[in-house]
Amino acid sequence: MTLLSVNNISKTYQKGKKKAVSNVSFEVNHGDIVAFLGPNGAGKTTTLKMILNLVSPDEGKILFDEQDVTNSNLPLLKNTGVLLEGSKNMFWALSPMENFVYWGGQRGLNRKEAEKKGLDLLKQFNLTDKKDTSITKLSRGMQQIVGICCAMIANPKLLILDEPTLGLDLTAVKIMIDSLEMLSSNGVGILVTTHQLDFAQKVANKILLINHGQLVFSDSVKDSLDRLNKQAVFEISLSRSLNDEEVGMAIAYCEIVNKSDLTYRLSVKDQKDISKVLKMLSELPIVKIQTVTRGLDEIFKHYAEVNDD
Ligand SMILES: Nc1ncnc2c1ncn2[C@@H]1O[C@H](COP(=O)(O)OP(=O)(O)OP(=O)(O)O)[C@@H](O)[C@H]1O
Repeated sequence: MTLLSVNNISKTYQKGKKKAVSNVSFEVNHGDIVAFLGPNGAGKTTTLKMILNLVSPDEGKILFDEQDVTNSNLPLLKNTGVLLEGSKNMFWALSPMENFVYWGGQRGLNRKEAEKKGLDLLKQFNLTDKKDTSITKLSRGMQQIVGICCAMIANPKLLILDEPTLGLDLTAVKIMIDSLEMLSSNGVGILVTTHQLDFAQKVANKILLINHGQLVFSDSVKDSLDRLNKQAVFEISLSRSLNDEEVGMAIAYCEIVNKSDLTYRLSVKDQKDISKVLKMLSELPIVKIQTVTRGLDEIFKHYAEVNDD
């Protein structure tokens, strides 16, 4: 069921200048983890700010639980946990627990409830011993974790996280993935921006890719990876370079990329030619061969970098 529906939103910061976000539409359903990807300056934060009404869209409509929240976002804010860039959703002079009590209170939790939930969250991230330390005295990664805990404090229906993995070590990222998966299995919708494609691939069920303010790709992670990996790709290392005749044969059936001196990547153009490709490979002076499983980075490269040409 649709939790958040973003319909054709656009934003230009200064009159006459290029649009920061142009006609972006997407949905976040209950239980979705949607990874919002794009190069620096693509328009991710602006889109999140429009959803939160921190920046008003020039055009378009935002629905939360089927209610129009484009210009009056109280229903959305009441039910949404937010982590903005740089953990701005906290009082830095206060401790994690004091922040939990404040932010929990804003979302209807009493002190006891907020303290209990806050302690549970800190425990998950192995940060209980910092519960009374002022945020300014925590490391960058710890601050980020406390910011994420503040966003999760009052059992939100929707969680909006802007680059939550920034500054986190691998253990903290793993704990966060587990926490997000648990929230998602409880029906929470999650919209998360990230530059870490391996994180996105692990945690998200949908991806959105924005470039130059426009949504250039939107699909389920599983379907897009299945489609991508239908095409067999081999990486071969040879004891000598391919000669012209061998290159001619290879390009008849494969897209070929020279990765380094003696290493080539061959992507089979048509799966029905696979036996011909295997025969051709068997006749080459191969030192090493491996099949390549492609990930979100290939999709990102295609839509984010190719479009920059
Ligand atoms: N307050 C602002 N005033 C004017 N222009 C802005 C403002 N905020 C963002 N922009 C411009 O809007 C465009 C989109 O920026 P935005 O911060 O939304 O990108 P982003 O995808 O979040 O980037 P990053 O990954 O670097 O955080 C950029 O060209 C940026 O320079």
